[in-house]
Parts: sequence; structure tokens; C-alpha cells
Amino acid sequence: MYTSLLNVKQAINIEQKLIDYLGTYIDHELERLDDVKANPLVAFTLIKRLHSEWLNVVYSDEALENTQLRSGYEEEEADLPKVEDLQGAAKGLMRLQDVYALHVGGLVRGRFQRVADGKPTDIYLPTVSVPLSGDDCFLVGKVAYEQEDYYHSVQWLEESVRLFRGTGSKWIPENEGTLQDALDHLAFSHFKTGNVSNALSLSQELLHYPLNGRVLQNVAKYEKLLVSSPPKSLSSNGPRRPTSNYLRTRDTYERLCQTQGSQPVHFENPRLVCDYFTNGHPGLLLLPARREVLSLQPYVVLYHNFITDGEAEEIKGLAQPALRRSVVASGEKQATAEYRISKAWLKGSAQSTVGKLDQKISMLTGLNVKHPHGEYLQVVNYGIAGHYEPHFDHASSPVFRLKTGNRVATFMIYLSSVEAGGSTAFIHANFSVTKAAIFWWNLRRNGQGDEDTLHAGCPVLIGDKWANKWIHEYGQEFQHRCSLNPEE
Ligand SMILES: O=C(O)CCC(=O)C(=O)O
Ligand SMILES: [Fe+2]
Repeated sequence: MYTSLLNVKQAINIEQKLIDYLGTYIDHELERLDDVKANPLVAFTLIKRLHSEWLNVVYSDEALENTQLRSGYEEEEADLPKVEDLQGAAKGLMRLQDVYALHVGGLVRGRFQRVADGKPTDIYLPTVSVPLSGDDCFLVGKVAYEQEDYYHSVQWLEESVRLFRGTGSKWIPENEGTLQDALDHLAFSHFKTGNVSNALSLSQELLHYPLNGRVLQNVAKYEKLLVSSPPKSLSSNGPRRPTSNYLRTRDTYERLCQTQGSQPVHFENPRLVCDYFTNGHPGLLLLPARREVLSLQPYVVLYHNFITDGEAEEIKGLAQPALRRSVVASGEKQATAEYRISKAWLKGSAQSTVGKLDQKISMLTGLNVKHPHGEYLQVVNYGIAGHYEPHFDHASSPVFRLKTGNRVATFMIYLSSVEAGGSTAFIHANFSVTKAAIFWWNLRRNGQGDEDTLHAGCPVLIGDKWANKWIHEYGQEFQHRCSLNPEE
């Protein structure tokens, strides 16, 4: 190599190549990191580590003399996830389990699987599977247990007991629970769901632990119960899912989240057009919108190329600091009601990207979107299994109407495409959408709310959902005219 300069040049080329390989490797690793961040199982275990595992380690006897660790931890403490975050993450996992009919055993192995005809199928294959520990499952089970939701607690605690048994009686400092705790909670959950014989056998196992009067009493109670009312043969199908207040629409909602519903069949109805749309506006002449009319009643339109990746990134960047603030500032009640979602409002000047988007919405819809006729751009970010229950965007009662009237239409933009889950489901119209930008009228021409617009945001399974939307209100008298037909 040292005999000629040419050889040295070659060596430099080789090194350059190696550096390029390294660069590619790092890029791939960064992508992998992105994948990992967007995985709810990773997010859950991370929150759990930060909320309780580190705490248990830092304050364990083993770490007593490590004052540096303790003071370092105390410095960060204020920024660590709170118990509500951990509970919210656990509830998020159970929501994903329900809405996407996921198999708990699969989730525990880091997989997202649905069981159909006894066979598990992956509905999403993560690049990295993050398995859960017995203690992770114990925590989810306990959150369910504390809400008296024994349907979920049985399933998660079964997994917890199985995993704790697998690790033997080894004591792990970061754990919150033990095999004994899991058995105890599982026994009671079984009892509450009417499975007395399982409750009894688990309680009998608990008798091997340092004696506990309550367990002894339970064993006697369960034995008596089994004699007085022996279990009926396998007639019941096990515990039912807890009912919720939107049960009426729940089945449809979940089906739409899983399947996208019955997508529009354009060739069957000539009014469901796909076209290059300018709305007769000179501003759209050179770059028309790729419009797809999805539904006529309610009237829902999809614009395929509404926002560029660069614009979306800019909007997310603008919203990020405001989003954080809005979470801290939200009152306790609201934080729990809309848990897993944070919001920010962006004003933006006419020249800004926000202003340009405003202008584009106005050109496409022909509506006056200037504040206060349109609300500021709202950016929403969804957390673990973040979702939005079925609702209307318009106010159903005049009491809640703003000065500029009701929300006549919605323009919703997806700032990043979600990898799995997270679609917007139109409950009555029977379809769901996950991409680009959609527009729909909330009010009928007679000013009344259009009940057919009932819609929901499905929980995000994988990915980072940034939906944002423009809501237009009255002030559109000449653009969205009333009809002479009061029924319209
Ligand atoms: O996230 C979604 O898909 C729906 C959000 C929504 O409906 C709303 O913010 O009003
Ligand atoms: Fe909505």
C-alpha cells in the first residue's frame, strides 16, 4: 500500500465505502428505534420502568449506599411518568385487546394477533417483539382488578401467574408484584366471575405461603359454595366484557376499526366520483386536488394529496411545544376524560404554512375559514391506544354553540399515516378512513345536525397519529346556502 500513491487513494475509497456502510447501518438502527417507539408494548414497559421499576431499584436495600444514584433519580423525579400514566397505558393495552380482538397470550409474547377458528394470525408484525414479564402482566391485571373488571383481570393475571411460575421464586428487586400477589388477585377474580373451583384451587396453592387468615377463610368459603351450588357443566362461556355506555354502537365501531367497513364502490354509483378537482379556482389549476367522493349521505370527501410531507413535519414541529403545555395545563377532570390525546391550537400568519393550508382548504371547499368563521388549526396527538369515542363535531344543544354558530363542516388532515389501527370510523355510514385529508358537512342545509356524521377515532395500534382538522362555522351564508326544502 505504501509503495504508490494510487494505492493510498484506493485505501481511502475503501474507507469511504466502509463509512457509507456504517451510515446505512446507523440509518437502519434509527428506523428500528422509530418502530420501537411507536409500539404500545414498548411504550407500556418503558412507562412502567420509569414509574416503578427504577423506584424499586433506587430504594432497594442493595442500593442503599449508592447515594449518587438516589440523588440523580430525585433530580429527574418530577419528569417521570405518574401513576395515571401507567394506569392509562395499561388501560390502553386492554383497549387494543378489545377493539382489535387481540389475543392476550400473543400480546405477552410481543405479537399482535387475532385468534380466528383457533388459529392466531398476525394483524401486524412488529420489527422487534417486546415480550412482557409476569410483573408487567400483573400490573395490567391489577389495573383491571381495581376497576372491578374481572373479565380482563382473569386473562392478564393468568398470564402473570404462568410467567411468575416460570421464573421460579427468584426475587427481582424491580418487580411490584410476586407470584403470591398474582395468585391472590387471580383467585378472587375467578370467584367474582363465578369460577369457584379455580378460585379454590388457587387459594389452596396460596396456603403454601406464610399463613394468611384471609386465605384460610376463603378456602372454607369456596369449599362450602362448591357443595351448596355445584358448578353447572360448561354452559357459560366465561366472563363477559364489561359493558360501556356506548355499547349500542360499540360493535359497529370495532368492526370498522378492524376492517374499514364497506368501502365505496365507485362504479356502482356514478355520483361517487374520483377526479382532479379545482373547484373552478385558479389557485388549483396547476395542481388540482385528487378528490374521491366517499359517501353522499353523509357527504364525505377524501383529498389524496392535500399536504406535503414537508408541510406536515413543519406543522408537527410547531405543535410539539404547545402540545406539552396543554397536557400540563389541563384540569384534572379533562385529563382523565380525554386521556391519551393531547391538543394544540395553531394560529399562524397568512404567509405561514398554517396560512397556506387555510387558503387551500378555502379554495377546495369555497368556505370562509378565517377566524372566527373557522377555528384555528387544531393539532391532535394520540398516545398509547389513543382514541376518540363516537361523537358529533357539531353541538347538539344551542347552549354550546359559539358566537359564530355551530360547526357546519369538518376538514381533517392526517399529518402522518398510522401503521396499524387509528382510522376514523363513520359509524352509521359504515366505512372508515386512515389517510390524507377528509371533509364532511356536519349540518344539513336546514341547519340541523346530520346524525349520520356520527364518527370516532379508532385506537392507534402502531404508529404516531397526528390528526388535525379545521372546523368551519357559520359565516358561510353565501357559500353553503339553505335549501327551500326544510327536510334537506
Ligand atoms: O381521530 C380521529 O380519527 C377523529 C378525531 C375527531 O373526530 C375529532 O377530533 O373530532
Ligand atoms: Fe370528530
